[in-house]
Amino acid sequence: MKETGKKRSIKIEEGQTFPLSIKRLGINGEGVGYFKRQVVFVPGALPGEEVLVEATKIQPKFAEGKVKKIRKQSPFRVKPPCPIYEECGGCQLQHLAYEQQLKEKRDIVIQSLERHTKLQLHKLDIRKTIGMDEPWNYRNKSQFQVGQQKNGQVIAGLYGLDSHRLIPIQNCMVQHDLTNKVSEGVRQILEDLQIPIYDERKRKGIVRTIVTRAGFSSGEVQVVLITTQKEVPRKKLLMAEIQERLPEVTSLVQNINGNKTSLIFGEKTIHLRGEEVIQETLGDLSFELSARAFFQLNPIQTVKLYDEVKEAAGLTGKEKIADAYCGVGTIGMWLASGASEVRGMDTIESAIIDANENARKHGILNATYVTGTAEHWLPKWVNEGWRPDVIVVDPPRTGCDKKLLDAIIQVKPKKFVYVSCNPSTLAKDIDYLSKDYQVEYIQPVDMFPHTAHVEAVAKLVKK
Ligand SMILES: C[S@@+](CC[C@H](N)C(=O)[O-])C[C@H]1O[C@@H](n2cnc3c(N)ncnc32)[C@H](O)[C@@H]1O
Repeated sequence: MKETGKKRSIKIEEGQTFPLSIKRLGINGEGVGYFKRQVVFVPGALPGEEVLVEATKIQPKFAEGKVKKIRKQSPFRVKPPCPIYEECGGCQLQHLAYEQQLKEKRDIVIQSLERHTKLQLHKLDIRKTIGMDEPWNYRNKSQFQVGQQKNGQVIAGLYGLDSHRLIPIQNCMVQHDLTNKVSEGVRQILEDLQIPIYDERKRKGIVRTIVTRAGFSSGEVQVVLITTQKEVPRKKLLMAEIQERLPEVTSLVQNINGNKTSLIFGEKTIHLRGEEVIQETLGDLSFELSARAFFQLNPIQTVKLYDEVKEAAGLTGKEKIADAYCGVGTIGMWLASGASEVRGMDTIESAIIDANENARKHGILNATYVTGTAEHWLPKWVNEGWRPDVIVVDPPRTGCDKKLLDAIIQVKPKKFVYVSCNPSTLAKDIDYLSKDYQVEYIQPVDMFPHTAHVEAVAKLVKK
């Protein structure tokens, strides 16, 4: 909830109640309005609504509030279909009609450009957000923490918004059915076999998290049980029960994390039963996913996103492409058949091993991937005389490193394709490049319906 601008002292007091007109959605899906020229963030309020707000938190540059009463309701407000929507906090926009979510996400991109660039927005081609026909059950992976109630009942779910209370989740509406079925099945088996569950406060017990990932195309499911130690009482029985009761589980893995940490995975991974990997396909490419391998969470929209990248790259077969922040190399492989050469880099060594292995397996001989930062490798390649014609970047939320942007300005590829998961850093990076590049268009793609997450593909061309 950041707001740029001059530092002002806030005149609102905690507990104060006041009327507010909601002007727009903020980047966390909250309603944003202004009271006495101070910005106020109100979770759950929608653009166009008139609400009575109680200030809950006062910060030097903004205030936060909660809705006491909606005086004028948005015509796009809907009843959230998920019964635990408000407690869970995993989704932020279920109370807004899906078509309107898509419009608001486009609007968030426009507002970021307004705030961080000097571009003439009326001249810019910012396209309609590409949504999903069926915007439910799209996530291929769930990571549910486990806990135990006093009566021995095992629960699995997510920690609630702003609290450390575990919210039981049995049928998450954005998770694929297979992950829901298997998480619930494993939870029941842990309860039936009285396997010791980890208690975070007492730092006692064994099973911490149930991770499930489904291959949409294969129907295979991998389960990773995250435990505090290798030994688990009745472990053989546990494996046998999972195999018998949940035949869709084709891969069973244990990961050990005995640390006091909010990170889910620990260092050590042990293969228990079935295959070590599950199979998944994106378009014509197939992937073997091991327990730790990064993979996009919404395979249906990933295909649309990558097709947009391909469209923006506009390849003729002759281009050299840099695939910066490449992960397991999926974007580069999507483009390789239309290019002369692809080089990619990522800081995670295991992702690069997977990327090179994936390219080899698909017989893609013109793509190579190296471990290290994009800001190190691109200038190095350029100094060695390798000048890409197209650069694709897909950075984390923090955006591109300035050294990388400087190297892009130096190389001046004809086309620069920016895949962004954060409109603010996208806008700031576009602004940095604006002397040398102009935006041809921006195409938002909805990767996570019902959440505040906004993804976009920007095509920039040399001036
Ligand atoms: C949004 S993911 C992109 C994943 C990939 N392009 C895909 O479509 O699956 C961002 C990636 O950037 C990597 N990363 C973070 N900082 C980096 C840096 N300075 N240089 C290169 N890669 C970096 C992360 O390891 C992560 O894989």
